[in-house]
Amino acid sequence: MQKAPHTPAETAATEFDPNADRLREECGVFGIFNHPDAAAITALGLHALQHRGQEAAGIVSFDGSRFHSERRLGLVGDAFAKREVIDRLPGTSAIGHVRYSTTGETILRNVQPLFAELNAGGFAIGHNGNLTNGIKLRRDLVREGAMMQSTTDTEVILHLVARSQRNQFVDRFIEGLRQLEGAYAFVGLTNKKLVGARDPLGIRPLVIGKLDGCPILASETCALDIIGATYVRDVENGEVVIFDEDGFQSHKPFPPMAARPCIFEYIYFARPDSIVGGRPVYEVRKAMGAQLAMESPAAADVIVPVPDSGVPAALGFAQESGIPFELGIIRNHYVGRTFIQPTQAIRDQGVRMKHSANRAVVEGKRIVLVDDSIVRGTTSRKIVQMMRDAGAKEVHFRISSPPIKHPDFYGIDTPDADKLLAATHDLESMRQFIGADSLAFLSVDGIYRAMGEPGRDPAKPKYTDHCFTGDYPTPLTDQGMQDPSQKQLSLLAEAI
Ligand SMILES: O=P(O)(O)OC[C@H]1O[C@H](OP(=O)(O)OP(=O)(O)O)[C@H](O)[C@@H]1O
Ligand SMILES: NC(=O)CC[C@H](N)C(=O)O
Ligand SMILES: [Mg+2]
Repeated sequence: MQKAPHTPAETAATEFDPNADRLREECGVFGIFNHPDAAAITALGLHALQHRGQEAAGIVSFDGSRFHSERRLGLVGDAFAKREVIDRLPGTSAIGHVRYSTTGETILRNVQPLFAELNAGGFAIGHNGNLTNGIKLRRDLVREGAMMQSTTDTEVILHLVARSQRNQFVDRFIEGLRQLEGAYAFVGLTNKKLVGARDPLGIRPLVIGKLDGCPILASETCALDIIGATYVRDVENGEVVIFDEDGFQSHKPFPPMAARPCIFEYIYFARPDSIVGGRPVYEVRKAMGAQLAMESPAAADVIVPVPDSGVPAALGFAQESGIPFELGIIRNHYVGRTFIQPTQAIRDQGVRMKHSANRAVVEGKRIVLVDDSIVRGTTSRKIVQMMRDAGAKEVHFRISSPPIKHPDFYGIDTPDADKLLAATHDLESMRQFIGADSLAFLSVDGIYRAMGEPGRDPAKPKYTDHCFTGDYPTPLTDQGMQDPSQKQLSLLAEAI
């Protein structure tokens, strides 16, 4: 879903953002129960999940009688590096969140974890994903008198839990979950419990870990590795897990259905050192590159990855094709997303601020550029030109995923369909647009083969792959709303 421009500062940042054409990250969640350093460990876990969202970060802790909340716009390191901030988060249980917004602006009141006072006590929640009926639920709740404090889809779960007439917290939470459509990996904290939940299809990831005998929940295993925690297992699709003084409970409140995790976690989002659904992301990306080399080989002298996320696929392509792998593009790691460039001419140089040609590798060579995805295609177009300017003789582009033809509504911030290059161009016109000598994408079956399947079974696809196939696995209730005013989330215009 394309975000509306936010505050004036955010609007300017987006307008001049050299990365504005890419897929946006999602969110990351973390939680720990019964550990003396709960907040500090949560900050470290969030630091490892920073790639999932850079807009904002927050931690809520519980000290046995009160909850404590610190939420900031910006990066985890900027918000939580100082001892005094961690000292303001006392207690032995905590949850945390890094945000890239999908519903609701980048403003402080939308920074998670969200917290609410319920009649049974406090409840904090962090959400990765996006509800496809969040706007409808919100409208219904507001009609019934709910006073919304944020503009995120996430807040509706707090209201649904608050309104439930059930006695036990877990029953109230489950009653709330039953009303949600779309994607969610939740971590929640009450005065007694650490709670986790994945939507019935398990679209977004969530794992259970353990540190010094204390349970942990995290979006990815890289958040366990940073603190020396061990991986226990994934939270299953449609599973609700509860950790408290009495131990562990697992609930399966939904009719059983086959999991359909999001394929994009493997292609692009997850960190390559994470194990997602039992598979090392790095190995999967290499397998996608190798599959691509089998499907669409190219006669060339060097294989050049588009850093960072294209690197493992390019390695796989190089190993399969036997063509040498070389770093023909060097990435500058100090380009901020919000770097504001004053003129259109300088803005057009955007990609060069991030990527530079390594002439020594490229000059006079036939090169194959390998990247994981094309969104609007502007980055790829500039990189092809950069390679030609650096003296490349031929530039072939290979993409280790199929063309992205359909927008995402499950936690990835993709542009609207009319801005997706593959939604408006066929293969040849895409090739012409990016200016490559040849262009090829991995097939949909090829993605499944890289995942160890014989191909995509259209009757029972194993992954959420709507970006390529248009097969959305949940209802898209909010998309059906005809009147755009019904999508307005707040009347208040506010600064950061
Ligand atoms: O359609 P395009 O404009 O070519 O955009 C697609 C690019 O965006 C993503 O990379 P990102 O900018 O996230 O960089 P990273 O690989 O360093 O994470 C993706 O991996 C492609 O490289
Ligand atoms: N990217 C995400 O997972 C976003 C979570 C939630 N929908 C929000 O906008 O805050
Ligand atoms: Mg990339």
